[in-house]
Amino acid sequence: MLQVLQLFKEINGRQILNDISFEIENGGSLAIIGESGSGKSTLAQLIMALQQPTSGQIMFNGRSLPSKRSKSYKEWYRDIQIVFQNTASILNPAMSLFQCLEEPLVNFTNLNRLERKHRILEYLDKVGLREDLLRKRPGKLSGGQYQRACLAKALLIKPNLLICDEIVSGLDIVLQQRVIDLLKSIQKEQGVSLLFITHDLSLISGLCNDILVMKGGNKIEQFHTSDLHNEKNRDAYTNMLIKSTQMLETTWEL
Ligand SMILES: Nc1ncnc2c1ncn2[C@@H]1O[C@H](COP(=O)(O)OP(=O)(O)OP(=O)(O)O)[C@@H](O)[C@H]1O
Repeated sequence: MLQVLQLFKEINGRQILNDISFEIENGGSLAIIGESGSGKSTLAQLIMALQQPTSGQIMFNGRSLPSKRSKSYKEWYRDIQIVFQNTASILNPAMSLFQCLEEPLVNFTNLNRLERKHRILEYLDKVGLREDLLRKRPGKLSGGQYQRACLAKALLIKPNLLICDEIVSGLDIVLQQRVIDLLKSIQKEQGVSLLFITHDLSLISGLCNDILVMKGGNKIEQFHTSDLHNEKNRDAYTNMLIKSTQMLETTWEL
Protein backbone atom coordinates (compact mmCIF):
# COMPACT_ATOMS: atom_id res chain seq x y z
CA MET A 1 0.00 0.00 0.00
CA LEU A 2 1.18 3.53 -0.78
CA GLN A 3 0.67 6.00 2.05
CA VAL A 4 1.32 9.70 1.65
CA LEU A 5 1.04 11.53 4.95
CA GLN A 6 0.94 15.30 5.48
CA LEU A 7 3.34 16.02 2.67
CA PHE A 8 4.77 19.52 2.27
CA LYS A 9 7.21 20.69 -0.40
CA GLU A 10 8.74 24.13 -0.53
CA ILE A 11 10.97 25.29 -3.37
CA ASN A 12 12.79 28.63 -3.16
CA GLY A 13 10.51 29.80 -0.36
CA ARG A 14 7.35 28.90 -2.31
CA GLN A 15 4.91 26.27 -1.04
CA ILE A 16 4.45 23.83 -3.94
CA LEU A 17 2.64 21.13 -1.94
CA ASN A 18 0.63 21.89 1.14
CA ASP A 19 -0.42 19.09 3.50
CA ILE A 20 -1.18 16.33 0.99
CA SER A 21 -2.34 12.96 2.35
CA PHE A 22 -3.82 9.93 0.60
CA GLU A 23 -3.51 6.15 0.32
CA ILE A 24 -3.63 3.64 -2.52
CA GLU A 25 -4.42 0.06 -1.53
CA ASN A 26 -2.53 -2.75 -3.28
CA GLY A 27 -4.23 -3.20 -6.64
CA GLY A 28 -6.12 0.09 -6.19
CA SER A 29 -6.13 3.05 -8.51
CA LEU A 30 -6.22 6.78 -7.89
CA ALA A 31 -6.47 9.61 -10.39
CA ILE A 32 -5.00 12.96 -9.47
CA ILE A 33 -6.54 15.81 -11.38
CA GLY A 34 -5.95 19.54 -11.33
CA GLU A 35 -5.02 22.41 -13.58
CA SER A 36 -1.48 23.04 -14.77
CA GLY A 37 0.82 24.08 -11.92
CA SER A 38 -1.27 22.49 -9.16
CA GLY A 39 1.68 20.34 -8.03
CA LYS A 40 0.79 16.97 -9.58
CA SER A 41 4.19 16.26 -11.14
CA THR A 42 6.05 17.43 -8.05
CA LEU A 43 4.01 14.95 -6.03
CA ALA A 44 4.93 12.16 -8.47
CA GLN A 45 8.62 13.10 -8.26
CA LEU A 46 8.50 12.95 -4.46
CA ILE A 47 6.93 9.48 -4.54
CA MET A 48 9.70 8.35 -6.92
CA ALA A 49 12.29 9.75 -4.49
CA LEU A 50 13.57 12.03 -7.28
CA GLN A 51 13.09 14.92 -4.84
CA GLN A 52 12.82 14.87 -1.06
CA PRO A 53 9.80 16.40 0.73
CA THR A 54 10.26 19.38 3.04
CA SER A 55 8.21 17.43 5.60
CA GLY A 56 5.75 14.57 5.75
CA GLN A 57 6.01 10.88 5.07
CA ILE A 58 5.79 8.56 2.10
CA MET A 59 5.52 4.83 2.84
CA PHE A 60 5.22 1.93 0.42
CA ASN A 61 4.30 -1.50 1.79
CA GLY A 62 5.56 -0.46 5.20
CA ARG A 63 8.88 1.00 4.00
CA SER A 64 9.74 4.71 4.18
CA LEU A 65 10.87 6.77 1.22
CA PRO A 66 14.63 6.19 0.80
CA SER A 67 17.14 8.86 -0.10
CA LYS A 68 18.49 8.48 -3.63
CA ARG A 69 21.92 7.39 -2.42
CA SER A 70 20.70 4.70 -0.01
CA LYS A 71 20.80 0.94 -0.74
CA SER A 72 17.03 0.57 -0.48
CA TYR A 73 16.55 3.05 -3.33
CA LYS A 74 17.02 0.26 -5.88
CA GLU A 75 14.28 -1.80 -4.25
CA TRP A 76 11.97 1.25 -4.13
CA TYR A 77 12.63 1.95 -7.79
CA ARG A 78 11.94 -1.68 -8.68
CA ASP A 79 8.55 -1.58 -6.94
CA ILE A 80 7.43 1.82 -8.20
CA GLN A 81 7.79 2.79 -11.82
CA ILE A 82 6.84 6.05 -13.49
CA VAL A 83 6.05 7.04 -17.06
CA PHE A 84 6.35 10.76 -17.64
CA GLN A 85 4.51 13.25 -19.78
CA ASN A 86 7.77 14.33 -21.34
CA THR A 87 9.46 11.07 -22.20
CA ALA A 88 12.10 12.19 -24.68
CA SER A 89 14.99 11.42 -22.31
CA ILE A 90 13.78 8.06 -20.95
CA LEU A 91 15.20 5.84 -23.70
CA ASN A 92 18.94 6.12 -24.33
CA PRO A 93 19.30 7.50 -27.87
CA ALA A 94 22.61 5.64 -28.38
CA MET A 95 21.04 2.21 -27.76
CA SER A 96 18.64 0.10 -29.82
CA LEU A 97 15.10 -0.22 -28.48
CA PHE A 98 15.93 -3.82 -27.50
CA GLN A 99 18.89 -2.67 -25.39
CA CYS A 100 16.77 0.07 -23.78
CA LEU A 101 14.12 -2.46 -22.78
CA GLU A 102 16.66 -5.06 -21.65
CA GLU A 103 18.42 -2.64 -19.28
CA PRO A 104 15.83 -2.73 -16.42
CA LEU A 105 15.59 -6.52 -16.74
CA VAL A 106 19.37 -6.80 -16.30
CA ASN A 107 19.33 -4.37 -13.37
CA PHE A 108 16.28 -5.60 -11.50
CA THR A 109 15.69 -9.28 -12.33
CA ASN A 110 17.62 -12.57 -12.48
CA LEU A 111 16.22 -13.51 -15.88
CA ASN A 112 18.67 -15.09 -18.34
CA ARG A 113 19.17 -13.73 -21.85
CA LEU A 114 16.48 -15.89 -23.45
CA GLU A 115 13.97 -15.15 -20.69
CA ARG A 116 14.70 -11.43 -21.05
CA LYS A 117 14.02 -11.64 -24.78
CA HIS A 118 10.71 -13.44 -24.18
CA ARG A 119 9.68 -10.84 -21.57
CA ILE A 120 10.51 -8.00 -23.97
CA LEU A 121 8.50 -9.60 -26.79
CA GLU A 122 5.58 -10.22 -24.41
CA TYR A 123 5.41 -6.55 -23.36
CA LEU A 124 6.06 -5.25 -26.85
CA ASP A 125 2.98 -7.17 -27.92
CA LYS A 126 0.99 -5.86 -24.94
CA VAL A 127 1.68 -2.25 -25.90
CA GLY A 128 0.98 -2.99 -29.57
CA LEU A 129 4.47 -2.45 -31.02
CA ARG A 130 6.00 -4.54 -33.80
CA GLU A 131 9.06 -6.73 -33.17
CA ASP A 132 11.08 -5.16 -36.00
CA LEU A 133 11.17 -1.86 -34.03
CA LEU A 134 13.52 -3.50 -31.50
CA ARG A 135 16.49 -2.98 -33.84
CA LYS A 136 15.79 0.75 -34.20
CA ARG A 137 17.17 3.61 -32.16
CA PRO A 138 14.50 5.35 -30.01
CA GLY A 139 14.89 8.51 -32.10
CA LYS A 140 13.42 6.64 -35.08
CA LEU A 141 10.13 5.90 -33.27
CA SER A 142 7.03 8.04 -33.72
CA GLY A 143 5.70 9.93 -30.67
CA GLY A 144 3.04 7.29 -30.02
CA GLN A 145 5.48 4.41 -30.45
CA TYR A 146 7.97 6.10 -28.12
CA GLN A 147 5.33 6.62 -25.43
CA ARG A 148 4.24 2.97 -25.64
CA ALA A 149 7.88 1.79 -25.55
CA CYS A 150 8.32 3.79 -22.31
CA LEU A 151 5.23 2.11 -20.91
CA ALA A 152 6.63 -1.32 -21.83
CA LYS A 153 9.95 -0.41 -20.18
CA ALA A 154 8.17 0.56 -16.96
CA LEU A 155 5.91 -2.50 -16.91
CA LEU A 156 8.23 -5.33 -17.89
CA ILE A 157 9.86 -5.57 -14.49
CA LYS A 158 6.33 -5.99 -13.07
CA PRO A 159 6.27 -3.11 -10.58
CA ASN A 160 3.73 -3.01 -7.76
CA LEU A 161 2.80 0.61 -8.46
CA LEU A 162 2.77 2.42 -11.76
CA ILE A 163 2.66 6.22 -11.83
CA CYS A 164 1.46 7.70 -15.11
CA ASP A 165 2.10 11.43 -15.36
CA GLU A 166 -0.01 12.86 -18.21
CA ILE A 167 1.10 9.97 -20.42
CA VAL A 168 -1.60 10.26 -23.05
CA SER A 169 -1.71 14.05 -23.38
CA GLY A 170 0.45 14.12 -26.50
CA LEU A 171 -1.34 11.24 -28.27
CA ASP A 172 -4.23 11.36 -30.72
CA ILE A 173 -7.62 10.19 -29.47
CA VAL A 174 -7.33 6.65 -30.91
CA LEU A 175 -3.93 6.07 -29.30
CA GLN A 176 -5.16 7.61 -26.05
CA GLN A 177 -7.94 5.03 -25.89
CA ARG A 178 -5.49 2.23 -26.74
CA VAL A 179 -3.16 3.20 -23.89
CA ILE A 180 -6.08 3.51 -21.45
CA ASP A 181 -7.37 0.05 -22.50
CA LEU A 182 -3.86 -1.33 -22.06
CA LEU A 183 -3.62 0.09 -18.55
CA LYS A 184 -6.99 -1.44 -17.68
CA SER A 185 -5.94 -4.89 -18.87
CA ILE A 186 -2.52 -4.67 -17.13
CA GLN A 187 -4.29 -3.71 -13.90
CA LYS A 188 -6.57 -6.71 -14.26
CA GLU A 189 -3.81 -9.18 -15.21
CA GLN A 190 -1.00 -8.04 -12.92
CA GLY A 191 -2.94 -6.35 -10.13
CA VAL A 192 -0.59 -3.37 -10.40
CA SER A 193 -1.66 -0.31 -8.39
CA LEU A 194 -2.08 2.81 -10.45
CA LEU A 195 -1.56 6.52 -9.80
CA PHE A 196 -2.86 8.27 -12.88
CA ILE A 197 -2.09 11.96 -13.14
CA THR A 198 -4.09 13.94 -15.65
CA HIS A 199 -5.84 17.23 -16.25
CA ASP A 200 -8.38 15.42 -18.45
CA LEU A 201 -11.35 14.06 -16.49
CA SER A 202 -12.74 12.21 -19.48
CA LEU A 203 -9.90 9.66 -19.30
CA ILE A 204 -10.58 8.46 -15.78
CA SER A 205 -13.88 6.57 -15.98
CA GLY A 206 -13.39 2.81 -15.85
CA LEU A 207 -9.69 3.24 -15.05
CA CYS A 208 -9.50 4.64 -11.51
CA ASN A 209 -11.54 3.86 -8.39
CA ASP A 210 -10.88 7.20 -6.72
CA ILE A 211 -10.20 10.78 -7.71
CA LEU A 212 -8.13 13.32 -5.80
CA VAL A 213 -8.52 16.93 -6.90
CA MET A 214 -5.61 19.35 -6.46
CA LYS A 215 -5.37 23.11 -6.83
CA GLY A 216 -2.44 25.39 -6.02
CA GLY A 217 -0.59 22.64 -4.13
CA ASN A 218 -3.62 21.85 -1.94
CA LYS A 219 -5.81 18.77 -1.85
CA ILE A 220 -9.32 20.04 -2.57
CA GLU A 221 -11.16 16.75 -2.10
CA GLN A 222 -11.06 13.00 -2.74
CA PHE A 223 -14.02 10.81 -3.68
CA HIS A 224 -15.05 7.60 -5.41
CA THR A 225 -15.16 7.91 -9.22
CA SER A 226 -18.87 6.99 -9.23
CA ASP A 227 -19.50 10.20 -7.23
CA LEU A 228 -17.86 12.44 -9.82
CA HIS A 229 -21.13 13.77 -11.17
CA ASN A 230 -22.80 14.09 -7.77
CA GLU A 231 -22.69 17.87 -8.16
CA LYS A 232 -24.13 18.76 -4.74
CA ASN A 233 -21.40 16.89 -2.90
CA ARG A 234 -18.56 18.14 -5.07
CA ASP A 235 -16.39 21.17 -4.41
CA ALA A 236 -17.08 24.17 -6.67
CA TYR A 237 -13.59 23.78 -8.21
CA THR A 238 -14.27 20.11 -9.13
CA ASN A 239 -17.62 21.08 -10.70
CA MET A 240 -15.82 23.75 -12.71
CA LEU A 241 -13.31 21.12 -13.97
CA ILE A 242 -16.20 18.80 -14.93
CA LYS A 243 -17.98 21.61 -16.79
CA SER A 244 -14.86 22.59 -18.71
CA THR A 245 -14.31 18.94 -19.74
CA GLN A 246 -17.93 18.67 -20.92
CA MET A 247 -17.56 21.91 -22.89
CA LEU A 248 -14.45 20.61 -24.60
CA GLU A 249 -16.21 17.34 -25.47
CA THR A 250 -19.21 19.21 -26.91
CA THR A 251 -16.93 21.39 -29.02
CA TRP A 252 -15.15 18.26 -30.24
CA GLU A 253 -18.45 16.62 -31.29
CA LEU A 254 -19.62 19.71 -33.24
N1 LIG B 1 12.29 22.99 -9.47
C1 LIG B 1 11.37 23.95 -9.36
N2 LIG B 1 11.71 25.23 -9.10
C2 LIG B 1 10.78 26.19 -8.99
N3 LIG B 1 9.46 25.99 -9.13
C3 LIG B 1 9.05 24.75 -9.39
C4 LIG B 1 9.98 23.66 -9.54
N4 LIG B 1 9.27 22.52 -9.79
C5 LIG B 1 7.97 22.90 -9.82
N5 LIG B 1 7.84 24.22 -9.59
C6 LIG B 1 6.58 24.99 -9.55
O1 LIG B 1 5.66 24.24 -8.78
C7 LIG B 1 4.34 24.38 -9.29
C8 LIG B 1 3.77 22.99 -9.49
O2 LIG B 1 4.43 22.39 -10.61
P1 LIG B 1 4.07 20.92 -11.12
O3 LIG B 1 4.85 20.67 -12.36
O4 LIG B 1 4.21 19.99 -10.00
O5 LIG B 1 2.52 21.11 -11.46
P2 LIG B 1 1.58 20.20 -12.37
O6 LIG B 1 0.25 20.20 -11.71
O7 LIG B 1 2.21 18.88 -12.61
O8 LIG B 1 1.51 21.02 -13.72
P3 LIG B 1 1.48 20.46 -15.25
O9 LIG B 1 0.15 19.78 -15.40
O10 LIG B 1 1.59 21.71 -16.05
O11 LIG B 1 2.64 19.55 -15.39
C9 LIG B 1 4.46 25.20 -10.55
O12 LIG B 1 4.09 26.53 -10.26
C10 LIG B 1 5.92 25.11 -10.92
O13 LIG B 1 6.34 26.27 -11.58
